[in-house]
Amino acid sequence: MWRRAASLSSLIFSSSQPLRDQQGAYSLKAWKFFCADSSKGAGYFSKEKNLFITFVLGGPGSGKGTQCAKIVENFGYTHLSAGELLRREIASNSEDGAMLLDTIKEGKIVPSEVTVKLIQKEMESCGNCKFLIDGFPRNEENRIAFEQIIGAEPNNVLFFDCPEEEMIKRVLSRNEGRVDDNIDTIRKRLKVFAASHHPVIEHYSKKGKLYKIDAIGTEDEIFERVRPVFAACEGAQ
Ligand SMILES: Nc1ncnc2c1ncn2[C@@H]1O[C@H](COP(=O)(O)OP(=O)(O)O)[C@@H](O)[C@H]1O
Ligand SMILES: O=c1ccn([C@@H]2O[C@H](COP(=O)(O)OP(=O)(O)O)[C@@H](O)[C@H]2O)c(=O)[nH]1
Ligand SMILES: [Mg+2]
Repeated sequence: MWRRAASLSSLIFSSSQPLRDQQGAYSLKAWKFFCADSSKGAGYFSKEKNLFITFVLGGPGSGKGTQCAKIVENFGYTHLSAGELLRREIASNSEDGAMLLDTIKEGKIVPSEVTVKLIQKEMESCGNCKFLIDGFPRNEENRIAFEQIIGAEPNNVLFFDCPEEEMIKRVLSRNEGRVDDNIDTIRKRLKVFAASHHPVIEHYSKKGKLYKIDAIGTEDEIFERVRPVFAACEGAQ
């Protein structure tokens, strides 16, 4: 079942799912308790209850990174962009660099273990327990690898729902010098996205963790659709 985030003033949760905000609030309360208790202790990372994880999903150019920056600013999460971690790995001349660059240029998905290990390294070295994981998992294999290697599931999943033509327009005007921001790669990426994201979305939808956000509008308008998801977790509503 979708959780469609609606406009600013109304309740974002469908009336058939009234418990979600309560569950989110309880989860974060538990997180605060465990973080306060052991955030500096050895092995804190392996204690699943310490983590409060949101996966931020959506097609290329749907606005994931843009909205993550706003969530960080307003709610103090640590933002981990899987694509950014891969680009950093390429720039560091790692032995996987050539394979990663080729995969990204082709718009394909990097082997799960590589991406999950990069995410894990960042999570382990970060004092924060609240993570936005942006652009991951991109397929079921990614999802399963994360849950096995990290030993945790996301608390929430945001899905930015954006029409293809809008995604193409945004990517082509992104202007960040990315090797994949060209029409050939974007077309390939959209095919990969269409073929691989549904099972992930369905999985979290069935678990009642999915928030589907309409990604059309100004950046601020979209953030007002996102804000209540996090405000509910903070118990601020
Ligand atoms: N709501 C929006 N309306 C128009 N352009 C946007 C919007 N949100 C983001 N953008 C722009 O679209 C491009 C892609 O956004 P980005 O956040 O990088 O998307 P993603 O991480 O999903 O690929 C960026 O140039 C960004 O400034
Ligand atoms: O978990 C991930 C995240 C990214 N990528 C690769 O990195 C590219 C860029 O991803 P990013 O999330 O930065 O792109 P965005 O969706 O933000 O445009 C993707 O097309 C993939 O080739 C990947 O293989 N696995
Ligand atoms: Mg991005």
